[in-house]
Amino acid sequence: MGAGKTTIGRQIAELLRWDFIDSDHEIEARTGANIPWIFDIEGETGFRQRESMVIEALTQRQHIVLATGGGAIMRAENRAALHARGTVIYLETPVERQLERTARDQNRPLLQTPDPRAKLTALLIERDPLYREVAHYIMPTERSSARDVAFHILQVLGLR
Ligand SMILES: Nc1ncnc2c1ncn2[C@@H]1O[C@H](COP(=O)(O)OP(=O)(O)OP(=O)(O)O)[C@@H](O)[C@H]1O
Ligand SMILES: O=C(O)C1=C[C@@H](O)[C@@H](O)[C@H](O)C1
Ligand SMILES: [Mg+2]
Repeated sequence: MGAGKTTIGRQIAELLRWDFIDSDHEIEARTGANIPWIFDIEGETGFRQRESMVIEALTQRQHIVLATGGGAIMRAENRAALHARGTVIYLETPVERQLERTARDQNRPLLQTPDPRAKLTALLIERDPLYREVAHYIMPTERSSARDVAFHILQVLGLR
């Protein structure tokens, strides 16, 4: 959360003139409800089921940039679909930056806790090995603007 998947993904898609799709937005559009509402009514398990269905469908498409939700990595079926069908980039971001970038936003149910720092730290410990396992490239986002990270990714992929 707050790594820049949505921001950087959209910029890469614009530069390539590919479609940009954010799996969180796609889930909201298909469900007709926002993410906090889905978490409230169906719990995280219900949200994860919707997320897997959307990732299964979107990873069949070509020439798109797909930004996933930060927790998509938790399911083996998502990891397999993303790695086999796409080029996966892990936007590596320290918790301090995540806290700054998510501070003003109420739309992330997992961060609606008295101690978001502890939550983000626990999630990073759990997820970082999985991000590394699935990623084809690892890109630090701490010291560069979203725009510069987008350009750097295109260079690394040989697309610019
Ligand atoms: N490299 C960067 N430097 C500074 N700010 C950034 C950078 N990348 C993203 N941001 C800012 O951080 C905020 C969160 O970014 P964004 O919503 O793209 O993250 P995300 O990875 O999609 O998060 P989530 O998993 O919650 O969907 C945005 O306001 C964005 O402009
Ligand atoms: O890190 C997570 O588990 C999440 C990140 C968001 O993108 C959303 O997918 C949702 O809020 C869960
Ligand atoms: Mg996002």
